[in-house]
Amino acid sequence: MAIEDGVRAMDEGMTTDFRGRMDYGDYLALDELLSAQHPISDHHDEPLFIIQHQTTELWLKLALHELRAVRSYLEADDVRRARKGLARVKHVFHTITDQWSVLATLTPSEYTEFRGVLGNASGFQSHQYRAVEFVLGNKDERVLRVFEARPHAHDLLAAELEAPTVYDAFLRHLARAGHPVPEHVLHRDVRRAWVQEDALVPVYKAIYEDTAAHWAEYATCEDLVDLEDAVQLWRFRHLRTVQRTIGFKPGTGGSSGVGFLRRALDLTFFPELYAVRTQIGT
Ligand code: HEM
Ligand SMILES: N[C@@H](CC(=O)c1ccccc1NC=O)C(=O)O
Repeated sequence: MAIEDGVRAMDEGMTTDFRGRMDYGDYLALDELLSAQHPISDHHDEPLFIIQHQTTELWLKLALHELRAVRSYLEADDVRRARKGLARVKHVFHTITDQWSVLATLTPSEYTEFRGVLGNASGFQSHQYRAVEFVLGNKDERVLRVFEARPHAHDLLAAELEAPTVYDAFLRHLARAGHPVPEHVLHRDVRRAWVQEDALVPVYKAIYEDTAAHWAEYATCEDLVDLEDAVQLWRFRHLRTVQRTIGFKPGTGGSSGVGFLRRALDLTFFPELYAVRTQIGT
């Protein structure tokens, strides 16, 4: 009988003696992880606020790890592994986007009861979020100032500022595969934010108009669009959650709040991959 007195039977071989043996908690450093929540107020909802941020930061850590791998795979012309990584990061973003619904249960009245303890802390100071933006092409040297008091975060971002983006790596891969990517694009200053290169639109048009001949490139382009879409959806849910929680108050980080976040929705990582859509079939 599988259930006896309402209790599931244990299987004979199950390990129960963990003296001198690694268990679940050891492997996952659970003592550390679960003792890293330090509410400052005694408000019931502060643990929600902390855990929502910490879980997002964990997923961002994975996203960054995977995006760096995607860049290396593209540098090695290993498109299959690059595509797998892009898909994984897309799903990470879908997960952290869905997760906004948990924080959306925090009402404005509840949040104002402990917002004061946050001081000037703000998600704007998330170095992992900024690193993800950098690796996708939204570079901005000025934001490094925010991290001067945090050498580790500062160094990580400074290194990412100097590195080619995933898009740079993709374009170099396209050039090696024989696509006519202009030289100046391949040798651009990678420290700068990406700005639309109209000369790339015909390169993509050729790929999109003969998908059979360029299937791997075509599918990778679509993976990039999927990823941009997923990041935009995260930004949008953040904006909507902020709006329903603090309305149009300025942010703790000193910005105008919703207005500042709305400007992020106009940022695009891969503008030519959208521009080409207007040209297809014309
Ligand atoms: C009620 C919850 C939240 C509110 C009211 C809020 C509010 C804001 C505001 C107003 C800003 C603009 C900067 C500032 O002046 O502070 C901002 C930026 C930011 N927040 Fe939040 N936020 C919330 C939750 C979160 C969560 C859960 C995360 C996840 C890590 C997050 C990540 C970020 C990031 C990465 C930025 C920088 C965005 C950019 O540079 O475009 N926020 N937030
Ligand atoms: N910027 C938020 C505060 C906030 O959300 C926050 C504060 C401390 C640590 C992370 C935060 N999350 C995102 O901005 C606000 O203005 O209420």
